[in-house]
Amino acid sequence: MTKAELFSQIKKKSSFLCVGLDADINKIPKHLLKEKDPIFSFCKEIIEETADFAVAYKPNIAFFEALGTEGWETLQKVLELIPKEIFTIADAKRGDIGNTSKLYAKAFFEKMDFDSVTVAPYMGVDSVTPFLEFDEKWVILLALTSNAGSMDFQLIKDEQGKPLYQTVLEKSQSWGSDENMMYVVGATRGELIGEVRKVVPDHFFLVPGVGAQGGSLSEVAKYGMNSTCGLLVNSSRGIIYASEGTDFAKVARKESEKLQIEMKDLLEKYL
Ligand SMILES: O=c1ccn([C@@H]2O[C@H](COP(=O)(O)O)[C@@H](O)[C@H]2O)c(=O)[nH]1
Repeated sequence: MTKAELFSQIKKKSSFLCVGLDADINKIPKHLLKEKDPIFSFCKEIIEETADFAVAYKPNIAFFEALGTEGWETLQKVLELIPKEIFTIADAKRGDIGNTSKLYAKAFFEKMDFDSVTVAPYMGVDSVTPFLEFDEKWVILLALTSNAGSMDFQLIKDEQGKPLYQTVLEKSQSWGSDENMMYVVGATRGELIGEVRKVVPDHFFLVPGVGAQGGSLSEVAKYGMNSTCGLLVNSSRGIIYASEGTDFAKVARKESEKLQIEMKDLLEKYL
């Protein structure tokens, strides 16, 4: 998918919502466990009920690969369910020496037809560029993550006082462009989102951390929105586990609609 197509979906749906498919066999409603493929049935109902409000889906690969071969098959079936106009993110956090990264890229972009994959920047240029060699596919590079441990490395300052995440942003801009690279920026980072935006004014951010992690959607928009929106805000548990009952998909619909309504207002305010 191109950046223009993504922006067009955002405008059409008045939404920059990414629904996270963190489909945990131990958390899905119990009545689904009698199904042949409970994770597939769960994701199917979630997608059917939230697709009106979502511009992206982000299956977190861990939840599927933890189930072994069957999990990979389920992931493929789930991916095929997602309407073509909706952006797909393989949240796999890959990255290795060049020839290995090349095969990770093939796995997510050729064997499976994801639009994007999350990649860790720690191993540098040759670990990231193999993912950038595919037309209309995206790398989403970890920059400033939402977790507490992000302080261990990402916020460490060099002698000039520049934090490491900023070096990642600056250096990686020569690897790709705002047409094939996005950055992960946690919603829990408040004003720092504005600092990231100063370094990369035109790139999209994938922003996890609203909902279960407590990040503020209005702060994300205030500090992060740009002229093409520039934001895909993810919520996983806050939507998909909002109810444990047989009404889980309907409740997920309500939760995603609530976020979409807030997003509509924010788009009107800042775009
Ligand atoms: O910095 C990061 C990067 C990735 N994630 C992932 O996003 C979702 C968040 O789930 P919630 O239930 O909405 O908290 C999950 O898949 C994480 O692995 C992140 O949280 N922070």
